[in-house]
Amino acid sequence: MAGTTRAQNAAHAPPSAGEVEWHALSATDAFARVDSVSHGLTQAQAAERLERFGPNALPVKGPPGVAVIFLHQFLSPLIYILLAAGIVSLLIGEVTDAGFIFAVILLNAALGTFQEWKAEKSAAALQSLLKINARVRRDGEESELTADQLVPGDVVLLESGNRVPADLRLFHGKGLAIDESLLTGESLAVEKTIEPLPRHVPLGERRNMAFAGSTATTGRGVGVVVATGLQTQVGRIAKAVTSAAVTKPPLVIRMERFARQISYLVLGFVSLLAVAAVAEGIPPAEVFFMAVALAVSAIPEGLPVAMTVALSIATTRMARRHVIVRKLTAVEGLGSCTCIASDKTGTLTVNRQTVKLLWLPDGRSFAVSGEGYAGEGEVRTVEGSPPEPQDLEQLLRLARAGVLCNEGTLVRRERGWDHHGDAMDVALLALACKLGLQAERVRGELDLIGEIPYESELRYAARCYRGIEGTWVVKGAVERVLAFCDRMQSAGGAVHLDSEAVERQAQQLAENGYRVLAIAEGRSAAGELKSPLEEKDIPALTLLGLAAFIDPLRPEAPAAVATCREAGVQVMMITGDHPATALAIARQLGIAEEAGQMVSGVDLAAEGDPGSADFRQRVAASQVFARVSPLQKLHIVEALGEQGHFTAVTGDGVNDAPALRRANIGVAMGSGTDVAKDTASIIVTDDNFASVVAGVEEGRFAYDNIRKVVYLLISTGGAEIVLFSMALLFGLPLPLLAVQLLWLNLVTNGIQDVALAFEGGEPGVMNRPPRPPGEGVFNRLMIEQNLVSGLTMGLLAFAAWAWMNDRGLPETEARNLTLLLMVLLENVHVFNCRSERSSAFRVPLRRNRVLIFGVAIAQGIHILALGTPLMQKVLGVAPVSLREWFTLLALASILLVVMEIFKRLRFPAGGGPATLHPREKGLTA
Ligand SMILES: Nc1ncnc2c1ncn2[C@@H]1O[C@H](COP(=O)(O)OP(=O)(O)OP(=O)(O)O)[C@@H](O)[C@H]1O
Ligand SMILES: [Cu+]
Repeated sequence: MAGTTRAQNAAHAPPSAGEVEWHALSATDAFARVDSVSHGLTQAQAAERLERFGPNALPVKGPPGVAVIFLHQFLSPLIYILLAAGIVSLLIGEVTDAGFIFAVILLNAALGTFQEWKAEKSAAALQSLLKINARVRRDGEESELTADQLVPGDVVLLESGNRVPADLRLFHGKGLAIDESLLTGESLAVEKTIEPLPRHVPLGERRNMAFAGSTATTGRGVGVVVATGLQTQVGRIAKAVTSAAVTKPPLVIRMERFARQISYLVLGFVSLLAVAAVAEGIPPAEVFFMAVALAVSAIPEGLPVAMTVALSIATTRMARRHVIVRKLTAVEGLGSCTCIASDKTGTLTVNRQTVKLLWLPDGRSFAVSGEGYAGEGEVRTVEGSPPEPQDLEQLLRLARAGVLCNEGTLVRRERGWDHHGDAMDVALLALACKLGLQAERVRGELDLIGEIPYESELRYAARCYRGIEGTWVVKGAVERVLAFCDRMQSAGGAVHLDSEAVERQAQQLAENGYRVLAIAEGRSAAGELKSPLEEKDIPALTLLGLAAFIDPLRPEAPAAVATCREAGVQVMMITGDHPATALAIARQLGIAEEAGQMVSGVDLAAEGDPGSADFRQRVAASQVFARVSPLQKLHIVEALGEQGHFTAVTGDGVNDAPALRRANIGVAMGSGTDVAKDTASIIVTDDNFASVVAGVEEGRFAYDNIRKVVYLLISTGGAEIVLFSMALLFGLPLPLLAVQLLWLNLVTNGIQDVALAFEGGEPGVMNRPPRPPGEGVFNRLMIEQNLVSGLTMGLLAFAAWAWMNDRGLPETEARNLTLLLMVLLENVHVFNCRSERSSAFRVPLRRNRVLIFGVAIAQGIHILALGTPLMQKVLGVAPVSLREWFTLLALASILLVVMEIFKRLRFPAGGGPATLHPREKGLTA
């Protein structure tokens, strides 16, 4: 809020003296002031200015420093308990105990700090992958730069969906409108002009300026950079912009709450035990320390750190698979999503359009050879002969219109073809090249007066050139273009339009999976035109023909769709394309089979109100949504949510933002607009549907790992409670000293629980349905496995304790052995926890090398302690014989057997294939 008010104040404050009022200058004067020209700076100038003005970036508040993270470790009730215990020990003169407690606190804090600091660092590294790009003109050539490279004087090109990278004085614009809400609080996009304005207009009305941080919502524009970095308007308001607010993901919050609840429960229970112990005549001081230690044992204090580690590992793994996580929530979210609503073009297909067929209105079709964005290939009749001269003339006219109504570029370089712009546009340029037309020559002959640039909700683009009369060229979706036409071109000249024949042809092409564009031209007297063109300025047009494009499927897409099906994740396609094209592609992908699973935007609108039952039913019954508007996309996503779906929705356009925001997980495409990326919680850098599915898999891995850590911590804590309760119940002495319990929990388990978070993914996660969206970590399986393993561990340790007492072993010796048994039990139990379903023997050791290392260290440190005089004194331990060690290990292995039996009974079919995950195969190589 504070930001907004300050922004508004700034908007109304008069410009301070001495500041250049860029909006009041003419474009020419503005260029003079920044010493630049409309075809841009030279590279040398830019380099020199970058040196002088510094990078175009605002200072970002970095991740918290190590000291802050370290201090944070002490803000937990657990630490308070321990500190209290340490202080009490000091007061009653137990200096060694106190020293030990403080050492453990420090060690624990150091471990936690290290893990959290590492997680912060990798998160910061990921954020830096999300830099925004800007299109600039330098040395007269257009190229893409990261926004921080911009300097005053650079010429920047804007199009709908771009974030404005610096403050610009606009000098060229076509229907450009900019959302400046970030700066002015005004949510309506501002239409931009290029004329100079009076000096005293407020910021929000400087309509010939584009300010850094705002976003272009429609149109195109070109401007010259007048301020960068801290000199920009946003830079002056906010001296330090925090990077994407780091809020804790809900899972972490839930876990913290869960840990707190368990803590209270444990405290209550431990108090009861303490009362019982005192009643049995154990000295109160001893009982106090035992109670503290027991509380520490049973509270899953390692959980938050282990979770942070698990989530951070997941984001790193996802990044390797082209999924960049912007909001940590998305990690668990992706794993639990029950449906993915995907775009078609570019996500399921490669968006490498190629014109394959041309159709002329007098009924003839021509095949175009050659693949991809290269002007190499030929146009022939479908029978394979070269076109007749009169056909060729018509084809050339069609191709020429495709070149004129075009924003792309395609140039031959020494090494291959360079292209830029919309895929459809580039494909039309390639087509022209195949027919021997030179795009630059064609464009150079005529003078562009104005255009209606392509926006996906318009579904067409129009341009008007100055010729003898106004020459219009229009291309777009067949139904849109036909609405402007009254005639069609044939060999003998223009004839009356037979729109039925054209539509029939278009439908047939679409059913074969082609994307179809209609191309038309027309004339209007040039004098009447004002610069910003509108739809009503378009005169009656003559249809020149149809172009049919093929956009190959992504080779990985069908398999990814099949994976989703196995994983119980529904896949839906939401596209602006023609229904027949959409259905044909959906069939090839295995998303839908029959026409009944497809619904068009028009049909959907006929179902009535988006909140109505009819509408929702129709959405539920459909897999493919074609020719839908961005608003309908939002309504579809809402309907899915209301049906209890947990949806991941992909998008790339300016207008996808509301749907992405409404989705449980908004997925933006790496090549998408800045607007989409800003609202999404995940960005898929390679635009690939298969990567979204990979993200789902990684999300499930992460969630599984968190469950495993919970399992380990709760069951071992539970075991200690069982051991102590049994001892008290049978009137035996306390089985472990307070310091021993602390050692067990903060050293043995403290090392192991974090190591468990490194567990690699288990194959088979994509063979089971997603967990129900409402289900917490503590489902039935979790409760059962904790009960069984906690009881087994506790009873084994108690049996040993009771037997040793019975045999009259000295208490210290018996404690020493019981402690070692507990350490061994925990070592063994980690292997049980590595998989909730499949046998511990089926989980390859190399899937988690950190864990093997962790277990070895935990056991090694203990052995070391047994032999060190200082630790012997503090912990009350002594070395054991090899025979004793092996006997205890054998005893501990019973736990392994019990849990193997439990898993076998619980999952008779086994926990999935014993085969390695594809990535693990690579690990051995
Ligand atoms: N560059 C263009 N010029 C004119 N018309 C176009 C252009 N690109 C696409 N169209 C028309 O607009 C329709 C919608 O295309 P658009 O690219 O918006 O689909 P989309 O919704 O982005 O696709 P998807 O959702 O599958 O990614 C197309 O079917 C086509 O008829
Ligand atoms: Cu769905």
